[in-house]
Amino acid sequence: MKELETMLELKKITKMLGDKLILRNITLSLKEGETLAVVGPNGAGKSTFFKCTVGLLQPTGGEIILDGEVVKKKSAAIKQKIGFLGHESFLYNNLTPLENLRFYGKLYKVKDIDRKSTELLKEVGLYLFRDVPIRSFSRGMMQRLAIARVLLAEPKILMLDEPHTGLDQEAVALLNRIIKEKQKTGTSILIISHDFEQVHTLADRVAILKKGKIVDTVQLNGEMGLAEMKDWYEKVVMGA
Ligand SMILES: Nc1ncnc2c1ncn2[C@@H]1O[C@H](COP(=O)(O)OP(=O)(O)OP(=O)(O)O)[C@@H](O)[C@H]1O
Repeated sequence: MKELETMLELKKITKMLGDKLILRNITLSLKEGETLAVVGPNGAGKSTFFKCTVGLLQPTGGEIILDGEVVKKKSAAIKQKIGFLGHESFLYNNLTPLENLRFYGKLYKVKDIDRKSTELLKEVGLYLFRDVPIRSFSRGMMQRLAIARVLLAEPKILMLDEPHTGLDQEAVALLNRIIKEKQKTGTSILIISHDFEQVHTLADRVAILKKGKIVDTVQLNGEMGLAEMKDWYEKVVMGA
């Protein structure tokens, strides 16, 4: 069998914020087609880790290699290959869903923007609202549009920071369906989450971040049950 390629590699990443060491020597890799979830207690450094990985923050030390290329902050390589969904939506309130997608489509040099935008708006259930300025949208509707924006450029890697937060049951199911479709096409996915149920449903491997360090990882492979995964987490977080 062909060895799967490493899509993303973090080598000894550290991050200082002020005089605090927030990330300590993080070494982690994400393979082609793999879904990795990073979980951990509040304040462990998950969002900081996410921002460093997607290029919103420059790590203090270490190296990030994406699809064979060393990543620099805000490098064009990241923008093209990673679709990331963070806490900010990066959407424009005065624009409609269609206008927002066109804007990003141009920025990312997407081909056939109008057709793709229309398809995506249908997929996330916003087609009827395609010409309404989004300022009046609910949080869940914004998140749906943010998901469509992320998918527009057909990224090789998806990075999702707490993607299920604020979504209703229907939108959670929709997001999971989209993630599972992307998994089938070989997209690599990194999810930061507090939601064990979603992590268990979606991830192949889970890593625990505690006090800025990856303290343990486990392979789920459909063999570890949810309760067993929670036990593992509790043991590692209380014990380590
Ligand atoms: N700009 C900053 N300057 C100094 N410290 C910061 C800054 N931003 C975050 N921190 C600290 O970094 C640590 C990690 O924060 P981070 O938001 O990455 O954690 P998290 O694991 O995402 O937490 P949560 O689960 O609560 O979202 C926290 O102790 C926080 O107080």
